[in-house]
Amino acid sequence: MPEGEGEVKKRRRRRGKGNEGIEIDKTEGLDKGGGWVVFVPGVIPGETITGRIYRNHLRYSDADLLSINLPSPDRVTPKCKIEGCGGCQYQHWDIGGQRKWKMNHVKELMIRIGGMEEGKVEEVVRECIGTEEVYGYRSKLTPHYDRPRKTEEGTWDVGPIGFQMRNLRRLIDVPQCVIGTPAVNRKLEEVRKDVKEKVVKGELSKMNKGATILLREDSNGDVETDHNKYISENVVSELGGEIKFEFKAGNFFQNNPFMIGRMVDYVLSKAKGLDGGEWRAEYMIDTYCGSGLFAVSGGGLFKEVYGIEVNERAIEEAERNAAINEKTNVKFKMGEAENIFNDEEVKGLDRSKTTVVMDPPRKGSSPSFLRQLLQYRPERIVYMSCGPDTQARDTKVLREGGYEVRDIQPMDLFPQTRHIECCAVFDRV
Ligand SMILES: C[S@@+](CC[C@H](N)C(=O)[O-])C[C@H]1O[C@@H](n2cnc3c(N)ncnc32)[C@H](O)[C@@H]1O
Repeated sequence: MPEGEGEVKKRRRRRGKGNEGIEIDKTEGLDKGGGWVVFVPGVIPGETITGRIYRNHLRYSDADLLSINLPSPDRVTPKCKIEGCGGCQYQHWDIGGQRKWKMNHVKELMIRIGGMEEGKVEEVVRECIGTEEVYGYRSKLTPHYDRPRKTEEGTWDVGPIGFQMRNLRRLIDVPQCVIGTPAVNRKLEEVRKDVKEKVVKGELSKMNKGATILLREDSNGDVETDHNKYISENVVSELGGEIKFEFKAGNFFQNNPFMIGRMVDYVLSKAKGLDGGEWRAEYMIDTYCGSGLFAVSGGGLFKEVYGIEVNERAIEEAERNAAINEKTNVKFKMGEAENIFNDEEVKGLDRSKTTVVMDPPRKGSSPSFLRQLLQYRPERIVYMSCGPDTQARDTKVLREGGYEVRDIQPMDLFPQTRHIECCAVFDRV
């Protein structure tokens, strides 16, 4: 259970000084009656464990897991043997259990933050979808190392090359990462060796802080470490066909290649209206479009597609991707997402045949964007998010602004981790 997500009630049974040996009974879940909430990493709902509280906050405590007294039937042996790495949180949990939890977490957020009724949530939230590639799926890893230090013997040493430790602002050495693709792991081995050799020779002695290594796999199997080199990803989806995306290795692009096609299909089918009803969209506006994943993939389905993105380099890539895939009806604009609603061509579109797709960063959308989106009033909004809490917050605004939630689809883009991708579909009431 990741920090901040495992809501548990503790039975106060103090043994000795401090809070050692407090028994935490997960079966009772969140106590809403004034009981105390304790966050314990590595626990599965339903388990009874013994933990040790190491920090008290105003409304909750953090505890370390000491022993599992009654394990869950969903408990499995983690594939990764590195103790304490903060990269994954759920490896001890069977994938079915992880996905069920992710679905339930989305439901809970939509009720608590989104203000939705329980019955409606049960009706619209789907089971979390994912692929069989639950290990070896990440095509991008960014391990770090601290500034090399001189040892007492006068030689240079680099310390761990890896990721942040769970609950600690320290690095842990990660020679191989089980969620990274095999190609990324081969490159990791090579790059680690290279860094260590340079450190020993004193070549990195002038560094005044640590560094982050980029490992980004191209769809041809090569792994790039230079942020500014172009790489490509072939995205295959039923509705979008086969689209080649080119982007700089250091720029944002979805990094679970096994899931991208399914994600694109879901977004396009909802954006177009291919989900059971009679209604069909003719125009799509892709806000927070990055290098054009949804806009370019949707080029063949809509009369006109518009994309907007604040990052200048991403917009250059989006334009390049529309051109190399010959999508002449897809136009991009650089700027804050809400500026799209001032565009003369966009203002002229028939709103009853328009879908706005939005895929903001984890912090969610801005009040200004939501206000202008509600004024624009497209027939449908398709909201992809990697922050289901901020998505639930924005859902409340959209519902209050005259939109009804039609469908919510959690997606497991990041198996073994707590991260949830989630797409919500809204219709104008
Ligand atoms: C989660 S990414 C999605 C990108 C794209 N939809 C994809 O799947 O590849 C969010 C994007 O929003 C962009 N962004 C962040 N704030 C923005 C803003 N205020 N206006 C427009 N774009 C923004 C980021 O640069 C990033 O490319």
